[in-house]
Amino acid sequence: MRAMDFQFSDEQLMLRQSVRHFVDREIIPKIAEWDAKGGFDQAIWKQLAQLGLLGICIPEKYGGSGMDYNSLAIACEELERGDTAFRTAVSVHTGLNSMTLLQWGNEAQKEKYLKPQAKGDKIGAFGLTEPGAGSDVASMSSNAVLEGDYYKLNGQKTWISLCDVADHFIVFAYTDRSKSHKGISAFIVERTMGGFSSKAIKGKYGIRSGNTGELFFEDVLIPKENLLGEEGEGFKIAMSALDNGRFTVAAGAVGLIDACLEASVKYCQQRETFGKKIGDHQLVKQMIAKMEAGYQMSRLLVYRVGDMKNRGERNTRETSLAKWQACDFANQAADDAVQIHGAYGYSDEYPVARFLRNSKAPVIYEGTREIHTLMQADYVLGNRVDRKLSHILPPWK
Ligand SMILES: CCCCCCCC(=O)SCCNC(=O)CCNC(=O)[C@H](O)C(C)(C)COP(=O)(O)OP(=O)(O)OC[C@H]1O[C@@H](n2cnc3c(N)ncnc32)[C@H](O)[C@@H]1OP(=O)(O)O
Repeated sequence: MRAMDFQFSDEQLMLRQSVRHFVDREIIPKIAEWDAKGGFDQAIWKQLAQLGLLGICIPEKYGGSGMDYNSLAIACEELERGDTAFRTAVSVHTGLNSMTLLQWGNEAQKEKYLKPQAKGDKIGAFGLTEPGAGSDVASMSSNAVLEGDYYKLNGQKTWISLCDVADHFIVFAYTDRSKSHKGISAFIVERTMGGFSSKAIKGKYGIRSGNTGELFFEDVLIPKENLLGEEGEGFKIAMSALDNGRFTVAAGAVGLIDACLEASVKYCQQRETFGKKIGDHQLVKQMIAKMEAGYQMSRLLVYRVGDMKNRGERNTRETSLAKWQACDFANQAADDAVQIHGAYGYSDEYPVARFLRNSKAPVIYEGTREIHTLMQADYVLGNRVDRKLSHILPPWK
């Protein structure tokens, strides 16, 4: 077995430093206000673009910064240290949309959609989940019928990040229901196409500064050239997109654990009970130690997946494990961070209540904890085997 290299390059160290600096300066001071009002300042997109974060794993010839998968993980870690909503936005724009266009789009689609969004001039998103089809992707109701040079799309999507912000969406719909999951196709749908509308969901438990909501398609006419891949390849396209999306979610969870540790250590050093700093109490130490263990283990899982991706290896199994474990560790770390802060942790005075609310979404989205548990059991039991899929994993440069 080839030894794994856990050294970050100088370029990656600089990336981490610049994203961390950006988060400390531009996100952390404003996040409580954005979280309370339910939206962040859209000018932040320009800043993310200037940092190269909107095209991080996209080759330079398509307007991206041509960095590798572990650089994407570094960016996601650092963004989620600020707030889960920012990492979610980058995950969707980059992991679910841009990288899917890179892997499955033809040259004309890359030129028209990938290039401007890698530069940050346009925003891309992803429409898979429906009111009646979450984990069970193949039970979706959306339908697209070819009529001349256009597909006529009807249906509804829900829990779509960037629903009111994105310029275009990769949307999945049946083109042939008789073929089960092999009858699903993927389309690039522009916001400006007639019959398209979106509506944000109000009253979310967490990631409140992010824009999440519903998409509606009423006889939307999609030009034939906006079919992504071939007819019937939609399910595979969605699953391969999720391999990238879940990787960014796992990396973000590492950043959330880091934020929980940072806040908890600070509080342990200032708060005293029973005549000593709370960090000197054994049960508090236990929570800190668990957070550290979760942080280190999740990081190893994430960077191992990044390494596999960089080498073009199929990584569905390892990505699912990293996503499942890192998100569970982050959820537990956030719960413990609130516990360490006691009653103060239950208010907005400290960031940990927001961390706890935010930590729940990644345990649900991009494959619930239960879906990943079942996938892992099935891999071990031999019920699920990943075939080599070389055509969908091109090098990033
Ligand atoms: C605030 C809160 C916001 C909430 C946001 C919510 C929005 C989202 O989370 S978006 C995404 C959420 N959805 C998911 O994650 C979906 C979860 N479900 C799944 O992952 C799958 O449906 C799962 C695993 C349960 C079932 O898969 P299963 O039916 O076993 O399919 P499986 O047999 O593995 O694959 C079917 C085909 O796809 C192919 N395929 C599977 N995985 C991949 C992959 N990673 N890459 C390429 N092809 C793949 C297989 O090779 C197979 O091909 P063929 O039919 O030719 O043999």
